Amino acid sequence: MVEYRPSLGSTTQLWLPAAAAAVLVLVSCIFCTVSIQRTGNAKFIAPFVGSKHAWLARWSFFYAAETVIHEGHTKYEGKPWKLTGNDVIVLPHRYLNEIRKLPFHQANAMQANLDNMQSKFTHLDILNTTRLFVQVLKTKVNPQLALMIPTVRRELDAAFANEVPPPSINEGDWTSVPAFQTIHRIVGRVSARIFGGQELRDDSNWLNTAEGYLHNIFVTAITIRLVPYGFKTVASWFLPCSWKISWNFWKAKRILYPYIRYRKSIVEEKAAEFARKRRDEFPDVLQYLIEQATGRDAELMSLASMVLSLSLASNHTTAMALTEALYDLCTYPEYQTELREEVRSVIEADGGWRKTSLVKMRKLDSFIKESQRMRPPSLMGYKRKITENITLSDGLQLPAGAHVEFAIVPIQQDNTINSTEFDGLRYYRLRQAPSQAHRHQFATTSESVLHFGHGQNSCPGRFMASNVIKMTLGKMMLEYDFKLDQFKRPEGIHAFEYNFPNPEVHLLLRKRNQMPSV
Ligand code: HEM
Repeated sequence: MVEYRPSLGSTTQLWLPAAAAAVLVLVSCIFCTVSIQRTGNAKFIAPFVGSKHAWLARWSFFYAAETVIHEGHTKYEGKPWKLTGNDVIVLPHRYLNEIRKLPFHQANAMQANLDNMQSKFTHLDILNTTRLFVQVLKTKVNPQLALMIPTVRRELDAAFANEVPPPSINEGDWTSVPAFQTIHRIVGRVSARIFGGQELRDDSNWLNTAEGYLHNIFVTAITIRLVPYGFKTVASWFLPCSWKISWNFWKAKRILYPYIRYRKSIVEEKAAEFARKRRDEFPDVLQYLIEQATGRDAELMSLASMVLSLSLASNHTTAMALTEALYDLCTYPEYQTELREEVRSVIEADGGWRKTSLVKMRKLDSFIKESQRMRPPSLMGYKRKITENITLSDGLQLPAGAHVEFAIVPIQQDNTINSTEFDGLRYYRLRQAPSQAHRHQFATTSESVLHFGHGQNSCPGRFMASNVIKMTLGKMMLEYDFKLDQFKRPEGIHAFEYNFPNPEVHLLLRKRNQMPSV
């Protein structure tokens, strides 16, 4: 009898192709590593801070970015230095203005931020193919922030009703919720309404998909940054969070495509109705994207990517700033009475929340700005990809392909009096000085306050973020007593230059008795 054997071939036959494939992968990895080493940053001569071995330097930067940045900033004051091998050239503050004045085609902010987020492996490259979503924020959203305020107000009420359940018997009057997670959900709901309308806001599938996408992008970007250049592709094949990005994207498209198709089909016949409604209520960003898009931007894939990318740019950053400000309000409760009184008196005088009310809340604005100074989302910033050889005014040559950044936190601290002290009314007092009333606001950028960038590519969503943060904190102060489940200021989580609010802390909320009539 002939025994059946599956035709897998002999052991030698199996090993040969496997070995050949392994050699091929190794050779291409080495080739990539060597070719990358000869371009961009590698051509620029500057001292390395941290280990000479790039991968060791990446690990130490991953764990102790603050120490590494402090070392570079103090040791090479006024001179360029390199971070994590050849990954980043850190330029001293005095070059900021010159870099700021370079045109986009010479110093590309988006490309630098995408490189930082490892866009090839996080599938974000599409963002560098269009500027439409930036234009829409600047020309359609920002001029209509006043119209957006009643919408945000309503969405916040609904989001709190959903995310803050009534207290259980065990908790007495207090309801305990995970702080960062709850704030994230609240911000996610508000921005889903602003970006995609009521249908997206009410779609829990969308809220979960957008949240999952964001989480997986960050985890993948941070993990891949640790891997040497030539091995990143291979590493990404083995990372579940990287596969999940594609899954999240696929799900997002399934949710958005029918919805965008429907919107496109009615956009012309309903033009008059939309225009009329628009006088009373902020429509949504998707509507503007559809109306403004031409050519490839008008394809379903591009429109869906833009909506998802806006959630990426907006939700995490806003939720982080809001959570940190909340942690500070609980850590320094002495500010609560004064800020609560400011919010109460302004909205009583204005008869409700108005755009002008938010402008008048100068103490609250100052507190949020101080919180951002002390707990910035990123220690490094003003990232630019230099796309052609450039010689700066003092002769410094930046080669094409260089990736430059600035140590934005030490720069701000150098320009702040008593910089280690938390002073919630620091910026409020600065604004009292003659001709300073419009400066030093949370959303104001300057040459030494760079958390939103500065100049032509500064964050176009910062005004919206400022409003959402103020309205959420204002609502909380008027309607709730709140405290943390711990006395110490919660320590954040650090990974590379990023700081994330502590996700373990619980917030305890209790309804206040006297509700103002707003
Ligand atoms: C506290 C919250 C936020 C922080 C800290 C923040 C921070 C930043 C930073 C640092 C940049 C890069 C600036 C540069 O490269 O010079 C940026 C760009 C950007 N942000 Fe924000 N952001 C926030 C909220 C938002 C929101 C709410 C939106 C959307 C509504 C948004 C949309 C964008 C976009 C589209 C860009 C790219 C701008 C361009 O390429 O010209 N951001 N943001």
